Amino acid sequence: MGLSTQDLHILFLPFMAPGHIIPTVDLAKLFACRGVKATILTTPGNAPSIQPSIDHANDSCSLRHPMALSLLPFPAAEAGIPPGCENLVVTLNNHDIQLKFIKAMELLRQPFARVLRELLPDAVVSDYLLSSTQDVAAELAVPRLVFHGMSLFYLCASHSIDSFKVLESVPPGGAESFVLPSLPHRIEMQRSQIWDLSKMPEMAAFFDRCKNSEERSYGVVANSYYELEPDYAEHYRKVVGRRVWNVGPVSLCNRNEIEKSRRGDETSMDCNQCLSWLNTNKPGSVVYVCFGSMYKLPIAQIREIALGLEASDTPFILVVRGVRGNDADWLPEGFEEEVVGRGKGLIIRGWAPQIVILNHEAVGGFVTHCGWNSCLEGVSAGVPMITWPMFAEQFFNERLIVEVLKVGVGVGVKEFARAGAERRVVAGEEIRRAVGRVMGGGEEAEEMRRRARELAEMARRAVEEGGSSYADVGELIEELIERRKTTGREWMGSAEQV
Ligand SMILES: O=c1ccn([C@@H]2O[C@H](COP(=O)(O)OP(=O)(O)O[C@H]3O[C@H](CO)[C@@H](O)[C@H](O)[C@H]3O)[C@@H](O)[C@H]2O)c(=O)[nH]1
Repeated sequence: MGLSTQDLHILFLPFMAPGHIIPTVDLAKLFACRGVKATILTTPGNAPSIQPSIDHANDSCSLRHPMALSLLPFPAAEAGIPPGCENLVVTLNNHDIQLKFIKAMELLRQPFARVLRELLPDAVVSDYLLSSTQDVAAELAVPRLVFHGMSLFYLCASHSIDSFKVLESVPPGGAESFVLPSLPHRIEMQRSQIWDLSKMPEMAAFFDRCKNSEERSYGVVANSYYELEPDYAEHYRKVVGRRVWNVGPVSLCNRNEIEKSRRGDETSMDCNQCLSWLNTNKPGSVVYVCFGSMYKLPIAQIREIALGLEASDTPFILVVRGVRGNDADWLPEGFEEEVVGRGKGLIIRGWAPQIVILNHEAVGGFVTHCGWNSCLEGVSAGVPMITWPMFAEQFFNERLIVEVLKVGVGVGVKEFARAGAERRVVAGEEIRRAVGRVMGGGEEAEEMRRRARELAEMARRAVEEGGSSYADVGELIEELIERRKTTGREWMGSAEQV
């Protein structure tokens, strides 16, 4: 049978949170650029943040097959969730709703089975956190690939912790350190940097189901590139034992300014205004401060950041979300007139065009919470980082950035605290010191900048024709075409009802 890429249909299902939706849309685009029919599946409440990206991608000439969006009903009532809570971001301050949200993810099983039967895809790429998609796909004999929007370093570290039962011998919450066994580098962590799930049995059971479903999956698609973490790419394959295709950094599929600036959401500040301000600054002089899509800085912390930035005498862009009132109500006295008013800094209230900013030549440093997308976007732009992990797997990413890749310095945070939880306020002086180390002219900073530029160049080459990520996408496509030739799609009609 003369099958080609154009005959292949892949369904992409992201977990409902911006840090997962954004890279999944990029991933789908990557396959559409290669000629695969890519359909993104989401719920009605999340569609408005995805549809514009699909429209821009379809309007640009980079796609060889238009992308499509398909909807699944969100099982709010069955899960006991109030209407309008279709994204993890709106559940952050309420643990009870979060648990119900997880239940809703599992209740997607029935509608997902219906869509799968209706669309007859050749494969499903679904988020690691959507374990029920594995059961449905297996019952319908559709290969399910897990999309890991996390570093291979973290995946290996997490496997090390589990298989050596490391946490059983270290009391939760404490500052006690331990070395992660059998990893390619000597990595030391503190117990306080790791999420303590011992008092959250439902959450722990949820993650166990995710792990178990990954083990049963067809393989893993990772948002990383081989050259970034080669030791961990090998370790993941050989020691953890997964089939993995490293296809990142997926954000590099956004080529033109509109695609870059409209990624994820409507930006709160006109992109041109942001670029005009950046144009007034010297190359490498600006520090960009942003903590991803979930975390909202408390006012006490914003004040300390403002004080630290002012003391560092570094031009900055600071992104804040969810702060009410005039800027003067939550900034240190005089800051607005003295610093912002005189053009020494820009405050973005809401959503920033992150990859446009990071790739501007004026930007020379990135204060980040170490979400994996932000880390990769910083690396792809060749910008050294000031690491300030908060929750999830971010403390692991910090180790990779600071100790393995050596393209960042830590601000000094040691305690994991969930996204909506209270945490220690980092003092302005600590921030000034860390910013100074990265933005300064010393040998340490020069060396970080050199390495960051090198990694960015490797990232660019990885996604271009002939590069490692480009090849991995091609290999996966070829494999799915071969599979389709041998299995066909006829089984679908007779598949058992799920
Ligand atoms: O103003 C903003 C804020 C964020 N972003 C984008 O939003 C994404 C944020 O992703 P990430 O940096 O990974 O942070 P989170 O949103 O916090 O991501 C969650 O999901 C990630 C992927 O699983 C994990 O690595 C993180 O720990 C977890 O917090 C990135 O693509 C950013 O470019 C913007 O474009 N503008």
